[in-house]
Amino acid sequence: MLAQQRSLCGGSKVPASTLLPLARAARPCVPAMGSSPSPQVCPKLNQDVRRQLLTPLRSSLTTEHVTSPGNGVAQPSLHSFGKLNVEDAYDLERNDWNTTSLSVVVLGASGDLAKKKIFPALFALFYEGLLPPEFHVFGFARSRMTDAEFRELIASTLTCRVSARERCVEKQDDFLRRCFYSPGQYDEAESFQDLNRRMGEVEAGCGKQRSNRMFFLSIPPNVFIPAAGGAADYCSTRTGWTRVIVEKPFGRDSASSAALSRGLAAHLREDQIYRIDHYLGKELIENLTVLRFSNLVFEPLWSRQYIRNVQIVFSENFGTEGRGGYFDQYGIIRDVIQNHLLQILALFAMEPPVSLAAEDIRNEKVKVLRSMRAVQLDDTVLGQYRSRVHSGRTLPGYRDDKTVPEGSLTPTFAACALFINNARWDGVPFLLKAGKALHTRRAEIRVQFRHVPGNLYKHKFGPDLDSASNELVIRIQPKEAIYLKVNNKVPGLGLQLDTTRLDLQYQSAFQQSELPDAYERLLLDVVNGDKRLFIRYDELEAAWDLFTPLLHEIESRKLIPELYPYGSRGPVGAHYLAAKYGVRWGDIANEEPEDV
Ligand SMILES: NC(=O)C1=CN([C@@H]2O[C@H](COP(=O)(O)OP(=O)(O)OC[C@H]3O[C@@H](n4cnc5c(N)ncnc54)[C@H](OP(=O)(O)O)[C@@H]3O)[C@@H](O)[C@H]2O)C=CC1
Ligand SMILES: O=C1O[C@H](COP(=O)(O)O)[C@@H](O)[C@H](O)[C@H]1O
Repeated sequence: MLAQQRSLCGGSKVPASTLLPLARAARPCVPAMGSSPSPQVCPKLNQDVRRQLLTPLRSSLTTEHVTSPGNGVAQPSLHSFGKLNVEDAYDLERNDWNTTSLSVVVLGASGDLAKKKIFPALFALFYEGLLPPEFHVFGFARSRMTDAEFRELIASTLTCRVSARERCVEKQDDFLRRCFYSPGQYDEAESFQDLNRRMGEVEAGCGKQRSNRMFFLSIPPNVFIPAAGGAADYCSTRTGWTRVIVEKPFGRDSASSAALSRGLAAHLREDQIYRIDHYLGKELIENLTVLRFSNLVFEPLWSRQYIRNVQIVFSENFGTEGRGGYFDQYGIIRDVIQNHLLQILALFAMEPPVSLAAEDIRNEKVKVLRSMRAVQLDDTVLGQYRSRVHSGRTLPGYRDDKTVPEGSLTPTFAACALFINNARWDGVPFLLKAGKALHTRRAEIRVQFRHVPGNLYKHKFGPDLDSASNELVIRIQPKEAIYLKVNNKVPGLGLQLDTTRLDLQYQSAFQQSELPDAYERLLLDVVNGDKRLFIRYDELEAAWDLFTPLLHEIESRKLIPELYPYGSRGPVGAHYLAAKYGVRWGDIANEEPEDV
């Protein structure tokens, strides 16, 4: 087996007899798991070991290391190495792929997310040459599978993102050869010891002195903590960094989220935890700060002085099909609004950060969240889709889903108005709306500007000046675009005005038939230790504080959601909510063809 693995790994061969003393020397003092690092008590590594094992290079330190460790967030990852001198710990955090291998472990490897997103994203990164030469994937789940079966499972999920890519099949074969499977229970020490052994064998076969390990918890929330514990306690690398990606849901409310955070903190330090929100990895969201902070025409307008309201809208033209069991325990507020849409809001509304460093950005986002008042029930509309016959086809209602409990009151649609109580946004409604089984699949940010004071052409617009005000639309998906609605003279004699678009359509402007998937960007960020697009524990806490009272009220009062037909635009109540704040939803105009 080892010989076969060696032949898989192209790098230089360092025998295990060389690696063991290095690893031992690199662990001069072993702390209790989860204990905080105290660099002063540890001697620096022996210089010979340093030379062989570590290459000092301060310039590649990630931002988390240069911020003060006093805030409990920005400590270097000493966990897997024991109590090290800070300098040594910094070295171990770097990626030097000449000396280091990378192992990505997918816990829940048999599941939907792994197949749909994680394996294809890893392959895309591998295809583009963005992963190190010594890179391996380990699947872990309860299902029993051989390596060969696991490779078959992965093969069925892989595509070449852009058709007819060069040497795609060859690359797929190369990728599959790097995949290994280790079955086990999420709460069983021996299972993780087996996994660790397997990883050790494969890594040793690569001939690299060090190994970095990245775990993706792609499992249901009831096993998050035991699985994180198993991974951290039994599978942490001793010669590099160990990072753990956690998928939502991060709890159901403030208390359960805090319990989850405590559970994770018992095994991992905050800087090892990457809480993923895949909306932050979408191209247009990544571009949001570029658009605002590097264009003079936008940044000065980004306040209550010029912006009347902001709308963040998510709609899907399909129901919970198959995911009703999960969805019913959470509902649309927890599934989409409290995380994806609120994250977009925070990024949109934050003050300019000191720099683009992760902690600077996250500091500003958390300030926005903490400046908001908790969402009020009066400012919320709930809906649930019902069945509808469309073109002779019966589209099932939410409660027709076999996995949904009978008589469920879980909302599949919600709209709410939020306010940021700071100088920049005082009084500006931020309207968030999300729904399943609506008329279209779309996610966008709409910024409606105030009307022009003393507009010389006022008489051309009729009494509703707001309807002729500028609107900036950032379409996150599909057909990514940024367009600004402006008033313009219709060409010709006479003076007729019309609203038209300054239009940036990504597909035509950038001639890329497909953009990288959010998971590609985010996985690569984890490899690079970049936490800009991941949720910090205090952001999460602030996000739950905003929604927990509302969620408890909805549930304790057993509020009945307004029914809306599958494929419609959602409950009428959403329009009353907007009207309460003098707003009209921007997405009601038929700007794009409907696509039910
Ligand atoms: N699927 C999606 O589109 C999205 C998922 N997520 C989140 O990602 C995580 C994974 O999602 P997804 O892949 O859909 O989940 P799955 O329900 O497909 O579960 C993943 C794997 O976990 C194991 N598993 C399932 N149920 C249990 C259980 N009750 N106890 C122990 N193990 C179980 C199964 O593997 P085995 O039985 O082999 O151990 C399964 O293959 C979840 O936290 C989910 O909320 C987030 C965003 C989108
Ligand atoms: O997190 C989730 O997101 C998906 C929508 O993601 P997208 O990238 O396809 O827009 C949503 O369907 C799911 O309910 C939710 O859990």
